Amino acid sequence: MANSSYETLSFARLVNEPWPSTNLATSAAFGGFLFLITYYAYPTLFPKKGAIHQLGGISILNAWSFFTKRYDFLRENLKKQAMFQFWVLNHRVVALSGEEGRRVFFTDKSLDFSEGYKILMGGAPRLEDIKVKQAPAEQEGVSWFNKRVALLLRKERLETVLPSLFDEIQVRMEEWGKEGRINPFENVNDLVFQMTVRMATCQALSSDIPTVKRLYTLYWILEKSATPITLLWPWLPTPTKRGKDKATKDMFDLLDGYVEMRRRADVLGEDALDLLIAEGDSNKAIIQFVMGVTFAGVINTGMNSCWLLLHLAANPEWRMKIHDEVTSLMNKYTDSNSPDPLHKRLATIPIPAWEDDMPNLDLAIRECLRLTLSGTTLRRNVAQDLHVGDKIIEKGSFMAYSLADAHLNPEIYTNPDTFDPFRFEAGREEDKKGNMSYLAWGTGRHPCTGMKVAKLEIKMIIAMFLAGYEYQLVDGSGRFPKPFPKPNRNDLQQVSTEQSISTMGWWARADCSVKRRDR
Ligand code: HEM
Repeated sequence: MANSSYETLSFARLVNEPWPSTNLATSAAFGGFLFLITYYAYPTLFPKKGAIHQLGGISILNAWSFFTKRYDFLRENLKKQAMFQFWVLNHRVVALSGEEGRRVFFTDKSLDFSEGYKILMGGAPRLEDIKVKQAPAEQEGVSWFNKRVALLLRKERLETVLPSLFDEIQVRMEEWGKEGRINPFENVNDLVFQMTVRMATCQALSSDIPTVKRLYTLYWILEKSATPITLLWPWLPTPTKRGKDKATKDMFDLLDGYVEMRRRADVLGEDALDLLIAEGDSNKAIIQFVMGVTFAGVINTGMNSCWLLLHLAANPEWRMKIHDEVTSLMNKYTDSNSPDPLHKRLATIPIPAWEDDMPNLDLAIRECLRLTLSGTTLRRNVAQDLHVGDKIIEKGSFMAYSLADAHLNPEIYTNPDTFDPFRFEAGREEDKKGNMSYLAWGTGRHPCTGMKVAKLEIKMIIAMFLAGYEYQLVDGSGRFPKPFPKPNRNDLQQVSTEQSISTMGWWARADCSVKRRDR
């Protein structure tokens, strides 16, 4: 009772007695300060209507995980909620999943493709980093780039380039010897790089193998320079950043020399540099384009060629089907008694046959890409606040969508970790379950414009490999690797050096023991 009257009294005093104005102001300021601190430190306590779940924990650690273990980071958090946001320094990043999420991500006009990759991906060199003035704005955009890609992929041009592409693959494969062991993530990547240089520059450069190898070294310096530190603080003069700038400059100078050489040629031909010169493009624009094609193409084409060889080694039925398909095309288009070597015979198969008459290889590539492509696609919302379900993605936010959300989703693909190209055949067509369930070539506003050439290159490599070699997959002790190796999905660059193969690129070592067939 006494307590109660004391409380009543105190309360009455609180209500009735005037507060000294200074105390009031101080308390209000202090209260406001506390509120602001709590509001910004624990925004989850004050959810706004349409607010996206804010990831707890220390924000720099979240950002660090996003750069170092991106696949695990997104997958673990997206298991708990379909959408969440976190901060990469002052950039808000929204990770999203599900059918509605990917529909907005791939189709909404507010989302900018280049902005997303520029800040959160790194890797590809930028000429302004080495104080070379960028090409004019109209020669920077994706649509300018895509027009130039289309120019290189004309059927007549591909037909002209095909024989020299095969000649160069042959030269590089000769380096393996008649019998031995190769590491696909080095040796097959070499082939893809070689082909990319042939497709995107000129024969004078691509046939100069030591220079191509030098370019390849520069390329890997640039790929590996996308470390969390260089991405988070790109202005920091770290050794990696200095190495990146030097490699960019060296690559620029090397390519510039070849562009100049082609400018001095009496007649321009079908080489990529010639076509771009004929279009009136500046050296800077041409070099930017060549670098763009290299960085867009090499990693994906390379890793899928490697993985496909591994899957075919583990799936004799598909290996046989594809081997037969290649042989029957050679028999159809070339003389089977011809003394010509394999690569010359393959070079006479016309482009439409490569594109349309290899249904089994097409299915196997489709399945290999589904299994391998679990990387993160990026965008930035540059226009206005965006609604996804009942959530609002604020203007300025970055967005991240992991392809694994569709490709490794057991509700779409039965046993998603198993290589099973039959899943795309009539009657099953698992990729048609739901919308946008197959994303390996992109979709919506930014489908891959290099698909045609990437597929052709993978097919050429598989044909040369299956028809030219007997091969087995072997582990460190020479036996078929058990369990079958898994990709390290956190490895953004698919590092392919021998030293890192078991630590970064792969859980287990997987070489190919190869023996050249008598021809
Ligand atoms: C196996 C090889 C390849 C795969 C799996 C692949 C996959 C993809 C994917 C998934 C996208 C969409 C990315 C997104 O939405 O964020 C894309 C876009 C793109 N790819 Fe490829 N790609 C490959 C090879 C190439 C090559 C060789 C080139 C260059 C010649 C290339 C040029 C492009 C371009 C320019 C875009 C953006 C198109 C646009 O925004 O309009 N790709 N690719």
